[in-house]
Amino acid sequence: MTTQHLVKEIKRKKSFLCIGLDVDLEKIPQHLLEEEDPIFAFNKAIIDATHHLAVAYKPNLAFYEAYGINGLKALGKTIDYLNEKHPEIFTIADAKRGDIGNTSGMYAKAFFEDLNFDSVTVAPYMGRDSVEPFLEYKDKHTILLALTSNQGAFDFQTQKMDGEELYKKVLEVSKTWKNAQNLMYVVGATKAEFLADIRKIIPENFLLVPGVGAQGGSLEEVCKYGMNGNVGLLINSSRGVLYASKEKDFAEKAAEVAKDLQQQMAGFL
Ligand SMILES: O=C(O)c1cc(=O)[nH]c(=O)n1[C@@H]1O[C@H](COP(=O)(O)O)[C@@H](O)[C@H]1O
Repeated sequence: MTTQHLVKEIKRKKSFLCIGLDVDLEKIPQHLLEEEDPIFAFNKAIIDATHHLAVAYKPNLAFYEAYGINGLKALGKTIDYLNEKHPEIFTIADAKRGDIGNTSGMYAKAFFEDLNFDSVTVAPYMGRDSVEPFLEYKDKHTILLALTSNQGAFDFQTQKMDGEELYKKVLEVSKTWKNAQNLMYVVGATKAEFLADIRKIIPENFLLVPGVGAQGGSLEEVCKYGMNGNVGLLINSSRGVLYASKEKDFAEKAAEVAKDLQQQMAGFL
C-alpha cells in the first residue's frame, strides 16, 4: 500500500488508529479456547468489530511464536483474512528484525512476500546493510525503531554519540539510505516531549506510536505531531482494545474502546 493510499484512508475514516493484535491465550475469553483455532477466532472477531474504526493492524510476532507452529498458522490466517477482506487496511508485522544483509533479505522475503504484510518493524543497530534488504521492496514500508516507549530507551537511544543523541543519528543517517522515502519510524507515546525535535529531522515520514493506554502515554500529547500538520501518525493500542472485556461481549467492548480512540483522533484531522 502506498503512503498516499494510507493518507486517503486516514482522512476517509477520520482515524489513525492501529490495533495491535497481541493475542495472549490467558487473557482472551475462555469460551474461545474450545474453537479449533482460538487465536484466529479471537483476531477475526476483533477485526470484524473494529475494521471501520482502524486504519492499521499490527500483530506482534512474539505473541504468535510463543504458541509454536499453531501460533504461526494463526498469524498466516490473520494476515490472509486482512488482505482478502480488507485490502484497504495497512498491515504491520511487528517483528523488530535486522541482521547481516543476506539474513535480513530472508526476513524481508518472509514478511513481504510469503506473508504479504505492508510493513515490518526493524531494529537499526546493525546499520545500513541490515536495513537495505527491506528497503529494496519499493512498494513496502520499513518501520525503524527510533525512540522506543520503554524505560530502557534511555540506556542507549538518548545517549550522546559525537555530541548527538543516538536516536537522532538513527533518524539522520537513515534518511540518506536508498529508498528512504519508504521508511517510517517508531516513537513511543511515552516520549511525547521528544516529538518536536524528531519532526524537525523527519518532517515527512509516518510515525508509528505505541504506548498509549496500558503503558501510560497520552494520545492527546502526540496527536499534533503529524507530518506537515495533521496526517502522518499511526497510534497503536493493543491490550487497551483487545482485553476491554474477558466475557462473551469482548468484541463489542473492544469496538467501544476503539470508537473512543477514533473519536479523539477525529478531532485532530
Ligand atoms: O514496535 C512496536 O510496536 C513497539 C515499540 C515500542 O517502542 N513500544 C511498544 O510497546 N511497541 C509494541 O507496541 C505494542 C504495545 O502494546 P500495548 O502496550 O498493549 O498497547 C506491543 O506489541 C509492543 O511490542
